[in-house]
Amino acid sequence: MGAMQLVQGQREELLQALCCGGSAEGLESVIDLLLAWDLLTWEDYQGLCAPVQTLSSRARGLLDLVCIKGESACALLLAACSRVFPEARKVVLSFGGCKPPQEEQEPHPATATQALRCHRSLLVRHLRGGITAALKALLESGVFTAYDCDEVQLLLYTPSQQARRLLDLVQSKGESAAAILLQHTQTSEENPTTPENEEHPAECLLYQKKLKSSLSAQSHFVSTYGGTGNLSLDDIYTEGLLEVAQGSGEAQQPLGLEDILGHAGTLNEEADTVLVSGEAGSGKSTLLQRLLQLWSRDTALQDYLFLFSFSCRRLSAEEREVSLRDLLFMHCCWPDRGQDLIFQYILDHPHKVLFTFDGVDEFRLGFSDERRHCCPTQCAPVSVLLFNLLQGSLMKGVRKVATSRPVAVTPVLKRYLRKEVSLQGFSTEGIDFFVRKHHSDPAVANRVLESLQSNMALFGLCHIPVFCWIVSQCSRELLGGGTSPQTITDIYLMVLQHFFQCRSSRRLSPGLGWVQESVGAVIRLGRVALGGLRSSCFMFSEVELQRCGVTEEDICTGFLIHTKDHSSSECKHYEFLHVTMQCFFAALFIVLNDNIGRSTIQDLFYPQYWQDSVLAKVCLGPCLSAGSQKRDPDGGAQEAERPNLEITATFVSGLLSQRHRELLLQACPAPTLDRKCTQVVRALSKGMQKHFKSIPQPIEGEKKSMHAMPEFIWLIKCIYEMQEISVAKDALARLEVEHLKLTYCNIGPVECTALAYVLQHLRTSVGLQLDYNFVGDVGVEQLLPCLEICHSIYLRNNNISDEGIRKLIDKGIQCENLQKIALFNNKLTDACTKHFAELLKRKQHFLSLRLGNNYITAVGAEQLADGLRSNRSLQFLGLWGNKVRDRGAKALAQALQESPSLVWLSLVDNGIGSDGACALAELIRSSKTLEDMWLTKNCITREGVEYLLQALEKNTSVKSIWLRGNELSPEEVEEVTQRESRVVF
Ligand SMILES: Nc1ncnc2c1ncn2[C@@H]1O[C@H](COP(=O)(O)OP(=O)(O)OP(=O)(O)O)[C@@H](O)[C@H]1O
Repeated sequence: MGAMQLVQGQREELLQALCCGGSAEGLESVIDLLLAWDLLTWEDYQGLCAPVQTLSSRARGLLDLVCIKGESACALLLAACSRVFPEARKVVLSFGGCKPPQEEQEPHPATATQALRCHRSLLVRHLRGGITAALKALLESGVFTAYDCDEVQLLLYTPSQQARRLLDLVQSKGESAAAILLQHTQTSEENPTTPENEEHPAECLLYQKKLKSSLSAQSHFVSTYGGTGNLSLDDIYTEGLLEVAQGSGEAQQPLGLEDILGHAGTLNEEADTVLVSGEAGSGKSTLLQRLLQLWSRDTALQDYLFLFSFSCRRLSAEEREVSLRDLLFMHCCWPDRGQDLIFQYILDHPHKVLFTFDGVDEFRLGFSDERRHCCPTQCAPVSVLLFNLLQGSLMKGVRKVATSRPVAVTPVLKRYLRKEVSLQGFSTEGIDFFVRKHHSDPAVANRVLESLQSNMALFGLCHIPVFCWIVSQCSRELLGGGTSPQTITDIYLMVLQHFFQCRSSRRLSPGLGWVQESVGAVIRLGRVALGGLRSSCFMFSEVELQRCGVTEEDICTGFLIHTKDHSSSECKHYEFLHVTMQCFFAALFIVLNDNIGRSTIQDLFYPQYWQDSVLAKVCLGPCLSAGSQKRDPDGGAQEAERPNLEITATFVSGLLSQRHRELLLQACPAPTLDRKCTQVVRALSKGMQKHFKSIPQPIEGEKKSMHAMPEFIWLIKCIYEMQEISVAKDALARLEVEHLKLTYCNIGPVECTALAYVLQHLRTSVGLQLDYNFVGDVGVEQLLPCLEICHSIYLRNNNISDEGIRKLIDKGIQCENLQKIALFNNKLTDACTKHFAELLKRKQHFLSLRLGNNYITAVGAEQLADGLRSNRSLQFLGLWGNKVRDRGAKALAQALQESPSLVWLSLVDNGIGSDGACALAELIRSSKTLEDMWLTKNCITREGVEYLLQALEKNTSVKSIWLRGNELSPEEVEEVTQRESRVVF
């Protein structure tokens, strides 16, 4: 196919790749090359860069222009794209082998301006790290004016764009300007400045000292331990599981704290914001706190001279318009002297500064990029400053680390992210470590851990640090011999009892009587909690609390803690120990308050009704100040509230469970509880039906499949909290699908427990697709109860190890329906293959096993072969990206020779050479069913291919053997392709 046909045929894909992620970098890098290769004239270039155009219209313009210029121009465009696009973007495109022009290898520009053009890509890369120095050189030599410098350094440009502006301006000024720039780049290459050796003014160092001591003090205690003990962050900090957020296409590697700012997982080099996302209570704030602490002690992030940390909760209480300078100095730390100098230093050295923003999801207004604000000294509403900082319009080059719950990470925000890392709470070892740190008495720690091990649902919950904290905190109740908690509501009821009994100034009655005696305080705190959630308000002034009737004694229960660093007013402020605790009190208020009407629960379960809801008026009206109720006219606040309202609804479902009936009857009459319970059950059922109705009818020949929306998991969790089998059965009664797709849904062990509880009641078997979640070994164990109903289970990329597989297979062997398992990209080693062998021996109707991108070697392949030898049904076997090598390939090939069913075999990228190919040739020779064999990216030579070719002569079933990326010369590839069309390169 000609280059022009390729460009025209892939127009849509090329446009997407050129504008990927909304960044102009891809397109501009391609243009750099096309300029260097003389495909684009200066006029063409200026036409494509006209400032009024959008990114996509520029990309379209480029494609049109290239097509007009003809076949060879299209070939150069493809060559440029192939050079610029990252591998992940290239896989969907074909470049037809187009190559750059020959002379590009050794360009000999005759003049300095020509040199700027020929080496444009290289110069952009070089200059983007040293714009200031280059401008200084040009200014000193009189080539540039101060105006030129300002034009280049417009804050709106990314560093690469600034470099391109600079090159364009120099180019327009002629030969001597170009010569000076080239001279400068040459000297700066020979004598790179080492930023480490930079001298900082004394004022800056003094300010840094003050900043460090203030951060060190702030980060010493974890907020939840503020009033309940004297454990410091050092005592209790436990490493969480941190990974590059999924979707980056890279193999998942665990990250350390400092990797957050490292290169791993970078998607957009031009952006400055790294986002740490994680569910409620997964430890995001604590992680940031640890980063600040380490910086303040000179043990991490020492490349940064200043670190400014912000809580979005505090920022959103700021009602005045402020400048960036106020934000830094007034909200973080005031410099005792040299304010102007320090601020100028910050502006001049953005790479020396780090900002952290905790809880972007708590900001009242959802992230928006509508209002641009670039000026560091001009005042603006805090939201505008924050959003522009995150985008990089303000203080470009300053690195930012922000945290957020995943739901608030909107596509608009994603466009500005350098990378996203996800925090998944504690690992199993982390739970052990945390519990032992929490309990100084090892005997108690052992008993708590034993109790967790004996209750897998609770153990699953403890992967979320905030639940682990509560469980550890309430060890007395946990070990007291009552029923062990199963649900999140159980855990929070436990902490409610614990706090009321331990911290109340009165001695409360033993037994259930504590509820009756505490109900007044619960309602008062609940009113504040719900009012706050409704308006994204998480801090309450003393006056507001008093207006809601909260007493000193209520505060002493310990659920509210003093907000220490709230600087905007003199008045004392309080917040709930954790936002999930605020949700729990809001739920208690909804359940226990007799005056709550029907619409309140409706509002809670049907989010579309939230605006103008009765709930807001009932709870808030009289209590919170106007400022706290400030709302976004476009409904942005509604989005911000959703996650917490969903948690509240989950608690409401749990509280209305029959299991807690006896407890709640102490505080609320039975008819009220009955009425609310019926209403919640109806709402859950309706919510589910809404999902099922949205399932499209299958296209002929395809399975009926449902791709769950995020709300589906939430509804499932609500049903689980109720712990009523009839509700679960009823909710699924009308679900008729063959395939349930739950990929990228942030499913961890907690969600697995709920899913299994509900899905086991499906009436017909399904394929359960859970790829790209955080299931882990504990999640696998939680899923077992619903394995019976699965004909296929897909668990790609889920951090599962051999231990999880052992349990999965033990159960899977007994499950009649199960026919397919996919485990691509987990942590499987040779220790798991004997279990698969057993499964293959025992299940003679098993169809598909996919184990790609794990750590299986020849030893594992041999074990697997043992099972394959006696299996009569397997059709698909995928081992892509393991390391079975020749020995493993031989074992597999021999075992499969007798297979009456094998259709598809993948051994891509397995280090297989010609010996392995020889054995696989025997398989081809004897198989009557095999259609596709994938051997791409191995080390098979022409000799090995010869075995395969000869075997193919004897085989009629095989349709293709894929051999790209083996050790053949282009001539050999050509010759083999001519000889056998079923061999594909
Ligand atoms: N790494 C950790 N080590 C020890 N304890 C932790 C850790 N992470 C969290 N915790 C415990 O869990 C509690 C809640 O964690 P944190 O507030 O950091 O969660 P979060 O993800 O910021 O929650 P949210 O999204 O609801 O604001 C902490 O107060 C602390 O008790």
